[in-house]
Amino acid sequence: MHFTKMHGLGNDYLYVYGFPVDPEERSIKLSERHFGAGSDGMIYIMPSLKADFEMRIFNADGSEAMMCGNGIRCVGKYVYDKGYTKKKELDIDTKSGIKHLSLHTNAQNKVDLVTVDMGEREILDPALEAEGHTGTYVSMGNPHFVLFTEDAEAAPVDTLGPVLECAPQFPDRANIEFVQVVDEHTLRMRVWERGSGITMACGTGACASVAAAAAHHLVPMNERIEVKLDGGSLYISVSDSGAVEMTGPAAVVYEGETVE
Ligand SMILES: N[C@H](CCC[C@H](N)C(=O)O)C(=O)O
Repeated sequence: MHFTKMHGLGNDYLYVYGFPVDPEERSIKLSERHFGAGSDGMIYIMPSLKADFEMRIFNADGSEAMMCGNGIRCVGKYVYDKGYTKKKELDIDTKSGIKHLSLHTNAQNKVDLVTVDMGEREILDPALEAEGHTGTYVSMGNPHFVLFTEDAEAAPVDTLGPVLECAPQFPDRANIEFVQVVDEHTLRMRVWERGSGITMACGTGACASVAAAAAHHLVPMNERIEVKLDGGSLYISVSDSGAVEMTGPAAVVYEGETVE
């Protein structure tokens, strides 16, 4: 099977055009960083009758997610750079609905930056208690539990993250974000992702973090907020109606071929 290794700020996936009979097992096997190709999961791109393309994402543990912010930016780069489309305004069908992409290209006419209309955030609970911690429960199509902290660098991401991921309050588990408000236009965020563990960046998690911060009046609505992740920065705004827009990079690392 041919795949393209891509990443959004180090949140890396294997991208395949088509869809296999065994997506869960394949993601578990190929995401493994020693016995496999190594990635945070796999993303499949397919033709669509409802949009320009369809994408489906599987985490490293084989679970399918409703949406992937870093992943959808790479999907935009994949289909444009590989010539599946000449359009720079694209609609991608995902498990959480159709998202609109605006592709930005460099001097070589390769996509380097993508703006995504992520749809509306949903604040499921502004103050939910789980495992003794109170956080903001947010949906970006996928579930997020956002904890605010004075020092994100000191946050217990690797110990508290997996406990909260599987807390009983989250019937489908959850992505866990640890967020420090640097100033009213800047957040620092570290993440424990559902089904993948600590990642270098989480697009939907960054959106959920800005949505939670805006809901608690820690950052302004309708203005661009920088979210500093381990792998770099995303730029996100949340409107008064809850519509979320995200801008960030997309990159190719290598083309690969599995032996079976
Ligand atoms: N782990 C997430 C899916 C990947 C989301 C993240 N990588 C992003 O960029 O949004 C979940 O199970 O909901």
